[in-house]
Amino acid sequence: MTRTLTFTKGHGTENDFLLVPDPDAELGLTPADVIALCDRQAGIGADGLLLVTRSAAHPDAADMADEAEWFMDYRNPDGTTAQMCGNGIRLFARYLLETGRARPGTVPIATRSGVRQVHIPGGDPDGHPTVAMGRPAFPGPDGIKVTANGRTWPALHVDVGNPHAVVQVDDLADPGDLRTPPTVEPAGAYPEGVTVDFVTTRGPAHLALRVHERGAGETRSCGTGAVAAVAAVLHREPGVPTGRYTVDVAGGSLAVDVAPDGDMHLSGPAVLVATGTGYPNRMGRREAPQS
Ligand SMILES: N[C@@H](CCC[C@H](N)C(=O)O)C(=O)O
Repeated sequence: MTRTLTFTKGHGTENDFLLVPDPDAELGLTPADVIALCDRQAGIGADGLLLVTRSAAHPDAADMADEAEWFMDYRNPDGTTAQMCGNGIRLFARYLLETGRARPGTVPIATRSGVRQVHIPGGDPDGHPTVAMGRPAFPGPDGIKVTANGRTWPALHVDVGNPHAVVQVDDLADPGDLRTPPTVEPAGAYPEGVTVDFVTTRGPAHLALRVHERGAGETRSCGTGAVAAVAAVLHREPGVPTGRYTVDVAGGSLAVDVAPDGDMHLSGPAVLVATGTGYPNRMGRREAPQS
């Protein structure tokens, strides 16, 4: 039997996602299905898959159902789950608005790191949604090191709902080809894996970022990475001005607004580009080359 699902494809600064409506949490997508759907050659292709599920219907979100009707059930393209996604949740809000599941204004969305408030402007499909990211945490330990292509840097553990190791580099080319994943030491610092953010300074309140995402590899943008990068600057240089930071990524620019108390908001484009029907059991199959 051919299984089908409806999907919408979209992106935030070219961090691209599949949104799959699953209101009653009954699709039962396996990690293998997610890997196949996100495969760029033998599937549809994406940096992540967002199941659009009613909080009340999902065991990971039922306790948030009173606060947030919808749960972003985030899956990495390697089939694992993640707690949060700064670009994904802004796109998720755009999807809720454009499919009539939410109204313009502030929409609470449940995630595996709690309920996040996303502000989505009405009447402008190009308007930038903004997510309240709260205050980043710095859980340590000290002495984290990241190595990429033979070079090693000190890193800071920043938790923005999901885990990040932030590295300050002189030039974004310094880490080299990130198809070879960076290694992070000590090995026990991130028992569930980590996203590595390579950050350089372009001017006052202006950063640029390359990201090797946990469960995905190098991507063209990462919203939580942008917030973690700004948090690392403020942690390293207490007293630097708060206000708006611009974070350039390969796929565009994100804005991170820092309140005097350290609360952060992330804004940027979130664009829906296509809707279609997928056939998950035909995807991800690779024939051995004929000799
Ligand atoms: N692209 C994201 C982060 C997605 C989750 C990440 N791969 C993880 O495993 O934590 C963003 O925009 O924040």
